[in-house]
Amino acid sequence: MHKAMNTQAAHRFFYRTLSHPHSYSYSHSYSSARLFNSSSFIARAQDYGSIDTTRASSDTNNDSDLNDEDSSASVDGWQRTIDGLPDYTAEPRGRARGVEWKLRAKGRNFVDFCRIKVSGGQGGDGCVSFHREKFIAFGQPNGGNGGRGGSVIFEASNNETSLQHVPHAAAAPRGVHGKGSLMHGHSGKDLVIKVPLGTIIREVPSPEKEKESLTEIDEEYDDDDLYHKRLNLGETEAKDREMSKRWVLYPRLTNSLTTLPDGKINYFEEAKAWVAEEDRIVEARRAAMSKKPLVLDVNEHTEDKSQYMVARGGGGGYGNPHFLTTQNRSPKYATRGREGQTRWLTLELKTIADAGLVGLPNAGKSTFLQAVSNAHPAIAPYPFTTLNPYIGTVDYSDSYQVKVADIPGLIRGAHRNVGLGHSFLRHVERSKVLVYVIDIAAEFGVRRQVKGVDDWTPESETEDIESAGQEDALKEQKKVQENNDTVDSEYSQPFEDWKVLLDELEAYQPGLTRRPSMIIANKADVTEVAPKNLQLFQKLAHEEWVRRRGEGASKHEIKIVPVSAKYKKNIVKVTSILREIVEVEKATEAVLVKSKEEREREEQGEEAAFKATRRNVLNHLKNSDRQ
Ligand SMILES: Nc1nc2c(ncn2[C@@H]2O[C@H](COP(=O)(O)OP(=O)(O)OP(=O)(O)O)[C@@H](O)[C@H]2O)c(=O)[nH]1
Ligand SMILES: [Mg+2]
Repeated sequence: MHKAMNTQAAHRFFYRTLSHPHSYSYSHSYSSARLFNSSSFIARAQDYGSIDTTRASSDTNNDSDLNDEDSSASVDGWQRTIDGLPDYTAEPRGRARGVEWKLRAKGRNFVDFCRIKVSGGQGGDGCVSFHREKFIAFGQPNGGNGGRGGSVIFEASNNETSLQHVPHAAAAPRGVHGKGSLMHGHSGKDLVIKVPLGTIIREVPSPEKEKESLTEIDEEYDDDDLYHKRLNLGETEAKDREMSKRWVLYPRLTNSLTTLPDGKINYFEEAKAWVAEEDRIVEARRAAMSKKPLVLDVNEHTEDKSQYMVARGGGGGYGNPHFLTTQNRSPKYATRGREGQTRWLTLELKTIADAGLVGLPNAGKSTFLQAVSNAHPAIAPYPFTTLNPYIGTVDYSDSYQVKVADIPGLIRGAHRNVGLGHSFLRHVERSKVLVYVIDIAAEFGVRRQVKGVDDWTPESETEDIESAGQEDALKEQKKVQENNDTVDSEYSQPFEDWKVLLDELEAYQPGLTRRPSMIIANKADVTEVAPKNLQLFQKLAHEEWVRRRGEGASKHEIKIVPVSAKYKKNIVKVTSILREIVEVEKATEAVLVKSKEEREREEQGEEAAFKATRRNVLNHLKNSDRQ
């Protein structure tokens, strides 16, 4: 049925594409059904250009009754724009994947968010064995215990910068079974996964748990009786099966356990009670441990190579000597190993830096980073050159260091996933200082404002930036210069750009713009426009800052430093101001951390005192009972 549905869907897709005025044509020989089934393939193929989205002439549009669907109809769950490309802005569901596609299309291998299933290994089974030797026909039991299953461990690593190497599922190996002659099994090896500093690990519900509400039928299956009935098992068989989940029995033992001669004690029942009690304790301990979902923050205070166990391996089973008593001299059973812990986790990498560079595409962020640090990011005169965050270290003469993060350019509407979206803003989230990089020579918006071009939208701006080649941009710039006479004297493009940045940051995380900040007015070497722009920008920016931050802001005026990153002019001034702000921030943070630690210690002290009192009371009660 599933197959039939897919074929139907494929036909629908095929007809839709045929009847659509902007039909797709495939430049290879995959069947349409195959293409439809593999939506991710379509995406990738389109990104790499193996699918032509060329416009077919409208006379191919001969199937008019099938053409009643809107041009933005959803194909494989995506809204399409008029050009047949996925419209990433259309619906929230597509957003995350949309960004992923865009980045993958440009050969990105930096990963800052992933989901992983971790499972500890199962314990090895205990062994049922007896000593046998010449002249010793009935030796003592000598089955070894099983080894503990391996655990999954996350290790904080200074050398990792991406979550690229974190797998989707990680299962540690199981413990080795015990053997005869009291040979205990080896424990499974722990699985160590390295995660970069800055990773936040959160436990999430398993997919099965999420679906639990629709599982009336599954509940039936959970019912053991029903399960066995469906398997057509007899009662004894079902019992045996159940028992074999927990017990390793000596061959041909099953029947003799149920039919004991009169007067004989069933030691197996006794052993079962012991194990059940132990199981109960283990379950209770596990439940107590997993009461709160796991949240780990591998931050800058974490030491390199510190380890966190995220999925514990199951304990090994007991060999038959474990059940040896003065009465029961030949226990013919051993237990199986316990199951390992399983967890679903999400890993989110928030790069740790002292300062984060925020700016529109092409503002010169990467050029600035190159000018101040030892980093060599890609620099080019087109937007979205930088696709991954890039960290550079600014070295001062007294070996003080400041880490600066360069992130992809933000544009208006990034919170609606325009451009590269704004998911990468998680990388400035942890920066202590925000450094806005503004192109002080920018004049693009001037013409629009003056002539009152009404059809301008954030989307059209994106398209402009994305599709227009460099030549177009230059032409535009020329026109702007020609029209400079008509410029409104109170309009400042750099100021508008800065407001876009502030709005986008606020849309991403309210309150983010309240961080200590400074502005770099880059490209100050373009002397035709920069000085005039700078003057106006300084005035408007200050007013805006006071407006946004309230009256107190005038005291902490935002610093605006004109620089030329390309020609390395006025760089020292920026780095010294940056250092001042970072130092103040670090000192404040240190005080806060210290007071938090003290508070925690006090709380722990109180708790310890409470526990001690309780212990004393219990002891007292016990003693008075005895008397
Ligand atoms: N004249 C001049 N040009 C500059 C200056 N700084 C950067 N540029 C130019 O601006 C263009 C863009 O520079 P990038 O550093 O790649 O800009 P970006 O902000 O990193 O851009 P994205 O990575 O796309 O967000 C390049 O052609 C640089 O040469 C400057 O101070 N003066
Ligand atoms: Mg860049």
